[in-house]
Amino acid sequence: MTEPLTHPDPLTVHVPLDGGRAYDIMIGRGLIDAAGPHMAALGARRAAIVTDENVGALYAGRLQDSLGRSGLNSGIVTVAPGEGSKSYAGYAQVCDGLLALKVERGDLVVALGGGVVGDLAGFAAATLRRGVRFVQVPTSLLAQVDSSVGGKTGINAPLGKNLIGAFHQPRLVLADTAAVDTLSEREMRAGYAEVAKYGLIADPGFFDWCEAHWRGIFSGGPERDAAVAACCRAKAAVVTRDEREDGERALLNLGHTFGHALERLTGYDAARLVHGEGVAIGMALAFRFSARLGLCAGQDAGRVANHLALAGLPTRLQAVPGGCGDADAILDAMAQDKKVRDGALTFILARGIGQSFIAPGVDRAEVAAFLRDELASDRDA
Ligand SMILES: NC(=O)c1ccc[n+]([C@@H]2O[C@H](COP(=O)([O-])OP(=O)(O)OC[C@H]3O[C@@H](n4cnc5c(N)ncnc54)[C@H](O)[C@@H]3O)[C@@H](O)[C@H]2O)c1
Ligand SMILES: O=C(O)C(=O)C[C@@H](O)[C@H](O)[C@H](O)COP(=O)(O)O
Ligand SMILES: [Zn+2]
Repeated sequence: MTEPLTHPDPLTVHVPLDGGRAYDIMIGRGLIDAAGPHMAALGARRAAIVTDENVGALYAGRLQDSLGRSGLNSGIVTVAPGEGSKSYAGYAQVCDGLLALKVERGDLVVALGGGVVGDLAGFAAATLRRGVRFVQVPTSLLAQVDSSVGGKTGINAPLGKNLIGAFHQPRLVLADTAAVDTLSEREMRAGYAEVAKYGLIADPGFFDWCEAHWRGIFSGGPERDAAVAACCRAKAAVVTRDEREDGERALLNLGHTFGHALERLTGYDAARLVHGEGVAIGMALAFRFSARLGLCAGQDAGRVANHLALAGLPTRLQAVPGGCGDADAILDAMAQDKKVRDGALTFILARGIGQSFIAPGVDRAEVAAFLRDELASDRDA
């Protein structure tokens, strides 16, 4: 990366979508306390904050104070923390809560929290009164580098991850990188998996930089703001070219075909596996599968797994607490992937670090044999 690491003012990444759907992502320390004027500039007079119990206790009062200073009245809907809230029941709770607050079409729904709150509040906003504007105030590393940008909103179904949802772009993203200071070490690591993903997809220089600077991202040095900005720039560029995943946006799914299956097989239970951990295992598998197919060097697959492991992330199926079933169970779960076409799996594979590509029509038998060998080698490891 060539940009300076420190910035006196928030960095802004613009997402230049057509049709009135363009928006800014502002990145910097202290943006929650400074949120009021930015949201007031959207022309709303009232806001409804959706948050979870952990984040709400830490930041909802400060956000409400800031909005109040800019003349915005706000109410709060609070859900339980964790993936379990991204469910039919969680969706009903948020919609009913927003309706109880009498949220109108001219109001703003504000998602204050990690990716769970962002996806859930965004989906509620997409559907409440057939569409209310929403703002993302992401507080986890994962939400700042990935989920708050791009407009994928939704909930999980018992049969699979994010199977119910809508594209609904936020009007503004305010990523207060100081808020990440209170994140647990485990959730920091999980978010870091999505950071590394951007290097692995298409930017080998960024992956080199991550290998050298990942500790600064965790500790809250200037590297954190730089990494959030780099990921948001990369995601914004892809989303601008392919908003609804007709093509290249699928690259952002690197590691997710495996990862989402593991999340389903562990019952969306954060005590066992969180999204970023599933993605880390999935990316390591995608690279090892690519190497097995002769597409990429085994050295690259090793380098990916080593770096993720150094950052404290799992890279093998055996690392899933309580196990994840056999190859057939994993294949069955992957059959619900949204990239499936005519019943055939699509994977994001790699020719090397930063050289990922979309591979449709992957042979089920090849995947099954790979998974069986992975499970067997895990047992020996
Ligand atoms: N829409 C997208 O494009 C997209 C992209 C990536 C991931 N996702 C989704 O995002 C979700 C994962 O998001 P996540 O990793 O942020 O999980 P999360 O929202 O569950 O947050 C992780 C945990 O950290 C807590 N937390 C969040 N911010 C905190 C802070 N500043 N201080 C202290 N605690 C804090 C939360 O309460 C929660 O317990 C998954 O559902 C995944 O599918 C969506
Ligand atoms: O924004 C995207 O596109 C992504 O794929 C980003 C992923 O990190 C994210 O987990 C997303 O929710 C997965 O999308 P899905 O369509 O596979 O549910
Ligand atoms: Zn993801």
